[in-house]
Parts: sequence; structure tokens; C-alpha cells
Amino acid sequence: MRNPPVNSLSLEFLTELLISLEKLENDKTFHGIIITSDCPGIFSAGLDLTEMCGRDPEHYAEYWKAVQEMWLRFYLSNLVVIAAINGVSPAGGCLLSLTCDYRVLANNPKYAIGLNETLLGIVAPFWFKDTLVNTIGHRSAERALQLGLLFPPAEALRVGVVDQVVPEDQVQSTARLVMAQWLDIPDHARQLTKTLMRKPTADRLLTERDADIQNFVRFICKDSIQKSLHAYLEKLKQKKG
Ligand SMILES: CCCCCCCCCCC/C=C/C(=O)SCCNC(=O)CCNC(=O)[C@H](O)C(C)(C)COP(=O)(O)OP(=O)(O)OC[C@H]1O[C@@H](n2cnc3c(N)ncnc32)[C@H](O)[C@@H]1OP(=O)(O)O
Repeated sequence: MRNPPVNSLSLEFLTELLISLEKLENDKTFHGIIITSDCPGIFSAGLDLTEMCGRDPEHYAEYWKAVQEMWLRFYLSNLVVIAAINGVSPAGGCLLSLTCDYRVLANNPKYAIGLNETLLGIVAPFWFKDTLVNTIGHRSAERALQLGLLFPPAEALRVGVVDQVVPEDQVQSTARLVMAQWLDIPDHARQLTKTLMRKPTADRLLTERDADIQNFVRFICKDSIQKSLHAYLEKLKQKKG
């Protein structure tokens, strides 16, 4: 991912990601992809706050549809998808990594990962929650979501948000080793098993997709939510000054 400075998942970047995924899926010489970051120290800052702040309802609906599409397409991809997480990964960044089949995280205490939405005064939607529950179990997910926990590497490994923590200079090579192991499995059997495991979760969003967009637009348009997001963005900008 190369969307400096922080790989935020803007509408444009999400569209590029989806086009890239589609191209790779349509090229039958590809069997797997490794998602990693070109921004030093940051895997992805998550959803782009500027797409959710100070815009009109039509824009929010279009943006949310793209976020849903990213989740659906990566979560259900027939390719083996591995995240080589070489930086901090809050909220939507964590969600993107949770769509992958395997997560390798660099062992740097700054590289926290988690669904921290509540800390921003917003609520992770049911399909964010379902993805986390499927990964770490109900009790750990409930605690992590309510408290908006961002896990440092050792904790992330203990709770199961990531599958492996390795020295920073070994993230890419480890992801490639893991890829080789996953690609050794007969493709059709692996793909069908992935579908079996993930389709019920994806189907829930597919059947409630429009309602979910409407919920998002209603929620994000609230004055109180706009104020919190605006204040949060300002705080991020003032950090430098
Ligand atoms: C009833 C139920 C209804 C449910 C309805 C749905 C509810 C809504 C659900 C929404 C789910 C949201 C998911 C998300 O992903 S929200 C985004 C969460 N992300 C964060 O909190 C991360 C914020 N960023 C940071 O903490 C830091 O930037 C970071 C640690 C990633 C990097 O720090 P660093 O010091 O290296 O860089 P800066 O902070 O100086 O940032 C550089 C510039 O980038 C801008 N920035 C940062 N993050 C974002 C972002 N997520 N979106 C847009 N822009 C971002 C930052 O402002 C700086 O900009 P300037 O250069 O202009 O100052």
C-alpha cells in the first residue's frame, strides 16, 4: 500500500485497492497476495477521517459502500491473502488485516493493532465486530471493542489478533514463507474451506447492505459525531505544531 503519509483508506485508495485485487484475481497465474505498507512505521491509519467529516450524505453513502466492498472482496477472496504488518494498524487498518488469511506483525512496541473506534466516540459496525469475533473469540472481542484496545505486538499475539510476531527485518520474508506453506494446499480444497468458514459472516452484510449504509449515514451525520470527528482530526493536525 502506498498512500502517503499514513495509508488512510480514502475513497480513491479503496478504489485502487479493489481494482488491483480484481486484476490479480483475474490473472490465473496469481494464487496469493501479501498486503504490506510502503509508509514507514504505518501499516494503515484506517478509514480516511476526511471522507467522514464535513461532507454530504450522498458522499457518506458512496464512501461506506466502498468500505463494505473492500471488506467483502478481501474477506471472500479466493487468493491466499497474507498481511505483512510493518506499522501501526488502528481501526480500519486492523479491519483490512483481519480480512486476510494470516497476519505477521513486526515486533516493534509502536506497532499497535486493534479496533479502537470507541476511543473516537464511534461504533464499530456489526461486520467489523463479527470479523474480530471470528478471529479472537467472543469474550476477547467484547473486551477489545468496548475498551477500544490497541494491542502492542506481544499482546496482539497472545489474544490472537495476529498469528505471528517477528523481528522487523523478517516480516516480508516470513510472510513469503507462510505463503509458500498455504500455496502447498490444493487450491480448490482451501478455497472451498475458506468460503465455508467465511460466507455466513459475509452473507449477513450482503443481506443487510443497504440498511447498513443508511445506518452509517444517519450515524455519521449526527452533529455530536461530526463534532467528535472534527475535534479528533484537529488534534491529529495540531500534534505537529
Ligand atoms: C448504531 C451503530 C451504527 C454504526 C454506524 C457506523 C459508525 C462508523 C464506523 C466508522 C469506523 C471507523 C473506522 C476507522 O478506521 S476511523 C480512523 C481510525 N484511525 C485512527 O484513529 C488513526 C489516526 N491517526 C493516527 O493515530 C496517526 O496519524 C498515526 C499513528 C497513524 C500516524 O502518526 P504520525 O505521527 O506518523 O502522523 P500524523 O498523525 O502526523 O498524521 C499525518 C497526517 O495524516 C493525517 N491522518 C492521520 N490519520 C488519518 C486518518 N485516519 N484519516 C485521514 N487523515 C489522517 C493527519 O491528520 C496528518 O494530516 P496533516 O499532515 O494534514 O496534518
